[in-house]
Amino acid sequence: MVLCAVRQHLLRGSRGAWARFLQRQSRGCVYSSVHGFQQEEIREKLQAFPGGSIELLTQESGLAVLTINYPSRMNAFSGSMMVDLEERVSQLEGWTDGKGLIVQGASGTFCSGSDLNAVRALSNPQDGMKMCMFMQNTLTRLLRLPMISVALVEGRALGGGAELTTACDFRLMAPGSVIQFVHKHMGLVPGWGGAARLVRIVGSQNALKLLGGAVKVDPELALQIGLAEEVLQGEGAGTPLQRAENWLSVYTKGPAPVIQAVKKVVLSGRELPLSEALKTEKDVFGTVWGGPANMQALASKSKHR
Ligand SMILES: CCCC(=O)SCCNC(=O)CCNC(=O)[C@H](O)C(C)(C)COP(=O)(O)OP(=O)(O)OC[C@H]1O[C@@H](n2cnc3c(N)ncnc32)[C@H](O)[C@@H]1OP(=O)(O)O
Repeated sequence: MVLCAVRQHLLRGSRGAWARFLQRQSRGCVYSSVHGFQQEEIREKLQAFPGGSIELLTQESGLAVLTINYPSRMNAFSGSMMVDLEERVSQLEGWTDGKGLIVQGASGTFCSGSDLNAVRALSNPQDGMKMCMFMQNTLTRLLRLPMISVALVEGRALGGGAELTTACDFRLMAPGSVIQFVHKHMGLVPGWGGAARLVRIVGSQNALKLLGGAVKVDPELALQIGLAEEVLQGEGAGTPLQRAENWLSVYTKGPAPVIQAVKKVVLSGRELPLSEALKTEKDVFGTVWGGPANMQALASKSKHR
């Protein structure tokens, strides 16, 4: 009883703490009206460039699969797909049973970046920056989802597609696949947050090489510099998606509140100054301490031999 009351108290505190964490991180977004960003205005502009879709499949197991689906354009992002992605991320934010997410492209290739037809039509710097803010907000929220995310890279991840892979916690690559920040060849730099995230994943030296050289990163190089976690080898061991699901299931085994808490403490450690991360960790700890999984483990006197 006492433990339950304490837990309720901590839970209330924790909800506040998590809300505070998100508030500090602008509710998971980087830009708001304070920065002159009008979400509805840019949504309307983006919707004027239709084509393709972003599909979300949630499973009872707590795993979801997000598919970038525009095969006739090598899964390039049309304007309406950018809006779709934002809506799917909102759905995932409200999915209380979620533990893991796989982001993939349809028809055996990941994503060839932004749709060059839309890019041409939005080529003035103001519109370009608004699109950029919209995508940065969405990809930041994707990375901050309280579930463990994996980009399953088959075929090519180019430009914005390469940036999208960095908005996941892990990258798994199929043999023969390529991640390439082709921006320099387009007279650009990443704008969807891909450079900032890449530096954190592979370090600034490697990031400089990948962006400066528009290097074609194959699975071997990706493993070597820590961009990819694993190469999904093995004919006959299921489809790449099944192999990615198997890989992820090792880390998502267990009750949703515990897996979500794992992601939250790592996320706050990654994003906050140490003293703030420690406070958030204490608050998240309060949500699982004395919780059902904790009580069950104590009752079963589980050993970890
Ligand atoms: C901040 C964001 C920055 C960015 O993302 S900028 C965009 C970066 N991406 C690119 O420049 C990719 C350009 N595309 C390519 O290099 C090649 O199409 C690619 C992906 C290597 C595939 O080459 P192939 O296998 O030879 O196939 P293909 O060229 O015939 O392409 C098949 C159809 O897909 C289309 N496509 C591919 N990437 C696209 C894109 N990003 N935007 C719009 N359409 C795109 C391509 O035009 C072709 O269509 P169609 O059959 O000619 O009607």
